[in-house]
Amino acid sequence: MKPLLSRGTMMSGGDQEPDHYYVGIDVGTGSVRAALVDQRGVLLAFAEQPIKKWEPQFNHHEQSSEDIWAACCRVTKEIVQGIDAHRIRGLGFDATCSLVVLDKEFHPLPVNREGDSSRNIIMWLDHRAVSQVHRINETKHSVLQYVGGVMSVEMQAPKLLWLKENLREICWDKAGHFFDLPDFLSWKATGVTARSLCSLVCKWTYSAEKGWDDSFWKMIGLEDLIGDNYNKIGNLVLPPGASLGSGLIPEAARELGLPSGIAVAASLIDAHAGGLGVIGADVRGHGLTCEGQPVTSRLAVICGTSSCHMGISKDPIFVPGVWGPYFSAMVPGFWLNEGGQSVTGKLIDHMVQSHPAFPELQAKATARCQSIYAYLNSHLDLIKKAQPVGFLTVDLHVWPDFHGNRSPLADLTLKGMVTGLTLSRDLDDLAVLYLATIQAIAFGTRFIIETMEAAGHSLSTLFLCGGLSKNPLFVQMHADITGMPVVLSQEVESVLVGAAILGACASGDFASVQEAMARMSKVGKVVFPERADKKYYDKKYQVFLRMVEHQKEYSAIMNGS
Ligand SMILES: Nc1ncnc2c1ncn2[C@@H]1O[C@H](COP(=O)(O)OP(=O)(O)O)[C@@H](O)[C@H]1O
Ligand SMILES: O=C(CO)[C@H](O)[C@H](O)COP(=O)(O)O
Repeated sequence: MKPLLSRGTMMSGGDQEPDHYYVGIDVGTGSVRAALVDQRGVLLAFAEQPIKKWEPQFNHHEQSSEDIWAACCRVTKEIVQGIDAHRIRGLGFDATCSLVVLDKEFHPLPVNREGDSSRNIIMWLDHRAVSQVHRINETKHSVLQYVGGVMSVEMQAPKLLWLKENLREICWDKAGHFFDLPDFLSWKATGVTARSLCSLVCKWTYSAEKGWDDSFWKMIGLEDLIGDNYNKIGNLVLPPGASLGSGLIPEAARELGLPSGIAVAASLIDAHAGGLGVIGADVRGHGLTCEGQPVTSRLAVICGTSSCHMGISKDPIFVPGVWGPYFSAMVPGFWLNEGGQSVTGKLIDHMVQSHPAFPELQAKATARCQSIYAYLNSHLDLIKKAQPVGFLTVDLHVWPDFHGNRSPLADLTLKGMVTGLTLSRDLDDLAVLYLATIQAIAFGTRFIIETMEAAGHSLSTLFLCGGLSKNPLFVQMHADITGMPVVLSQEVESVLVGAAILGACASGDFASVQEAMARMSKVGKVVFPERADKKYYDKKYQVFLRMVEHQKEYSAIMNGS
């Protein structure tokens, strides 16, 4: 493991060096990252460690809570080396919304038929509970109104039902605690089993105003969870950023290499932490229309393995096929709608890695000491000649739902499509397919934005973060295809700034999440849309929308008598 950023505490502009630091820990799908962040939101140190993933069968994705905790400890120890521990005031976690299963003594339980208890996490992208989610949606229970009208197979209720129906003896009957991964981490750090309002509202059907709805759990056949006042799934619910118990317990402090007793915050799901890390920045002086508009005109798009589109509003907005409205699940006092694409970074990687020219790409990128993405971007620049790079895909179109559609169609049966294939196997072909895939993801974002706007949102500016925001082509395509400026943060690792904001709030250094957001998130770069190319992208968008209609027609033909 290597530190990816240099450590330094000099502040620009002759300002005094800030003396309060916070630790943010971000557990993504592929890796755990930690950062030491000061009260201005500047990253002083960063470390990253990959985590294990298992796919024992198609659509089953599992992880290990012990492996993830060990990775959290490793990266945290690394970022605080040589730092005056007294300056560290708070710790915040964010993580993917995966389901962690523990027994009554808090030991891992298997979520697989092999009985392997080290694999005790059903990952967010696991689609094993298809039959369960269909039955849940057939109930038409009123809680479904608050998840876009249709529950996703990626949420926790169908996964819990799957465990009850498939792993009764080795898992369900022995289970004492079902945690969302972000809440598991805060429990490990503090011994407090309180759940974050963010995870329970977004993935477990909890209402910030009314709490749990017994009738839902009874109707879907999980009435056993109601017992003992919902002890297995959470009965103490705290807003993200609230301080937990007496702070960091000695055992976790030793493991993480942090001072015992520092404040630990109620956590956030990773996309929501990214939202906090970017959405509240002061945009004055960048020529953005959102400067004179309320914060509700900003859409945070967190792009990693998946992409999540986070829009907030003062009043609840019901957007068909878009998760929410969720009250106070990201920014306190605001309703949140969360659009999403289940695979984006994972799709780009899949398309690139499965192409026959991938070994050649790897060899050439390595020879130039470049990432494969940087190599592909420069290769596209070479082959585009005088035309804009986006025009290379005039006859190559992709529909990106290789893992179903999360938003706005909320249809997990949809599949990926590519039209315009030839017999070519060379690097040019790979590069253009990579471009068409990135464009398809950006068209998916445009589709989500248009659906949110039709339901009442008024959006003018995108705030992008996550691994894909490091790719200039991905960013420019999002600007060109949505027609909106894209704001990138000063700190590339904005999700970690979001996690650190939680730690800063828990420490009491800021009076509110809003105050911490305004002080700690900063605009870095703004990418404006290339207006001259609008006509071309409007035409490609028409093709994009037709593709899914055609897919539905094919399916109707094949399923007809
Ligand atoms: N330097 C980079 N340039 C371009 N794309 C990148 C870069 N680093 C990561 N990515 C893309 O970002 C994705 C991972 O994003 P990340 O935020 O790390 O994911 P997660 O949080 O899901 O673990 C990868 O699938 C890859 O497509
Ligand atoms: O459902 C989600 C957020 O609500 C995310 O898609 C999930 O947490 C995975 O995030 P990432 O793609 O960054 O690993």
